[in-house]
Amino acid sequence: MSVLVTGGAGYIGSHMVHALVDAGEPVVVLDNLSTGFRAAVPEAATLVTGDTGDAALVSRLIAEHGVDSIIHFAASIVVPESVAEPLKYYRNNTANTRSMIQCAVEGGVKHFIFSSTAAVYGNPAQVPVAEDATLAPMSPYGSSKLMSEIMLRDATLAHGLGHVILRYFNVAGADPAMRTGQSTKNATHLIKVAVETALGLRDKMDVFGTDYPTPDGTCVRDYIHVSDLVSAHADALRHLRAGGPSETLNCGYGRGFSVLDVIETVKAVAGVDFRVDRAARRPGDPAVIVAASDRAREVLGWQPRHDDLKTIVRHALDWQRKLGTAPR
Ligand SMILES: NC(=O)c1ccc[n+]([C@@H]2O[C@H](COP(=O)([O-])OP(=O)(O)OC[C@H]3O[C@@H](n4cnc5c(N)ncnc54)[C@H](O)[C@@H]3O)[C@@H](O)[C@H]2O)c1
Ligand SMILES: O=c1ccn([C@@H]2O[C@H](COP(=O)(O)OP(=O)(O)O[C@H]3O[C@H](CO)[C@H](O)[C@H](O)[C@H]3O)[C@@H](O)[C@H]2O)c(=O)[nH]1
Repeated sequence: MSVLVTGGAGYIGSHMVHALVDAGEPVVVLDNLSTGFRAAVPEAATLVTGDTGDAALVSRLIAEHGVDSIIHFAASIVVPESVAEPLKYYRNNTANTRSMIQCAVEGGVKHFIFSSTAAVYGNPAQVPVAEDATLAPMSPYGSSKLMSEIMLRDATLAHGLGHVILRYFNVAGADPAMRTGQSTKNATHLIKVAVETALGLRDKMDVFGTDYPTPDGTCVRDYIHVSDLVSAHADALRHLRAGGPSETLNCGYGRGFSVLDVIETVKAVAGVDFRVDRAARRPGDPAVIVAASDRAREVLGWQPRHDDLKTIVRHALDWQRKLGTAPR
């Protein structure tokens, strides 16, 4: 039996593929390489270049590879782009996930693990935010993921497809063995941007908003190491295979850092100073979002190992150095 990983050539998916290969699992990756990289997929996995919306291809892969589990990462992920081009997000995230779920049901797949996001909560009334908090996404990206969650729950009730929905908080860092990392072009994520600035790939960076109701006026987020996020997926797969019920779980550590905390940490770990400008708020950014993280630990037995901002930043820096840096 194989695991089908969609988006396995991307940032988080490639870490998952390495972990599955390490565990001796046969892996098929489906990726259209729109933002992913062929080289991110280890040779021991089968890479099929194609689209999650291609139902005939997905059904063939499920049958030919005896797929019993799908881990569905493939998506469009840039929040401001989703505001400008919502229909792209409802097609690639919502419609293509609907098609993936249908192929899974028709192909007899037993387990489905879905990449959701803290963006489904919008601006939470209370932090840490628990899984049963009000869901009020503030962008088409968040809505596209919430709609996928709803379809998956309904399909489970009707067709018995076991699922775990993981709501990721802010994912960062890289494989400690430096086999893969975040290679995204024109990245917008804070730690990636700060690391690129520290290494001279950008002249400066902006802090979006310094007047939030937080201790230093900048937004607070729960940054989770990508390897810990991946281990939650491995735990989720084990949970489903052992007959555990379908679940929706946050993936964060339960503590927050401000934008300025992160930038100071990048400067300290890199040992360089760089230019940081104050800028206007970025539309749609919640002030504070931190996970209530106890359920993933209780339900899955998840045990994070890299809950340390300096470690996350060091791994992100090491990966960026490996990718290449500009002369300073
Ligand atoms: N990075 C984060 O902080 C974060 C936070 C919350 C949730 N997520 C979710 O995690 C998942 C992975 O995100 P990532 O950061 O690794 O992004 P990424 O862009 O690096 O990876 C996405 C991968 O999916 C592929 N892809 C996109 N559309 C496809 C399609 N239609 N068919 C086949 N392949 C397709 C891309 O080529 C890429 O390899 C996404 O579902 C995203 O919404 C990410
Ligand atoms: O150059 C930058 C980049 C980011 N930020 C700020 O840093 C914080 C974190 O921003 P990111 O773009 O790194 O992450 P987000 O919190 O906006 O969003 C991320 O986490 C969300 C869940 O919380 C979603 O899953 C989304 O897909 C994912 O990009 C925000 O306050 C943002 O305004 C800056 O100040 N300057």
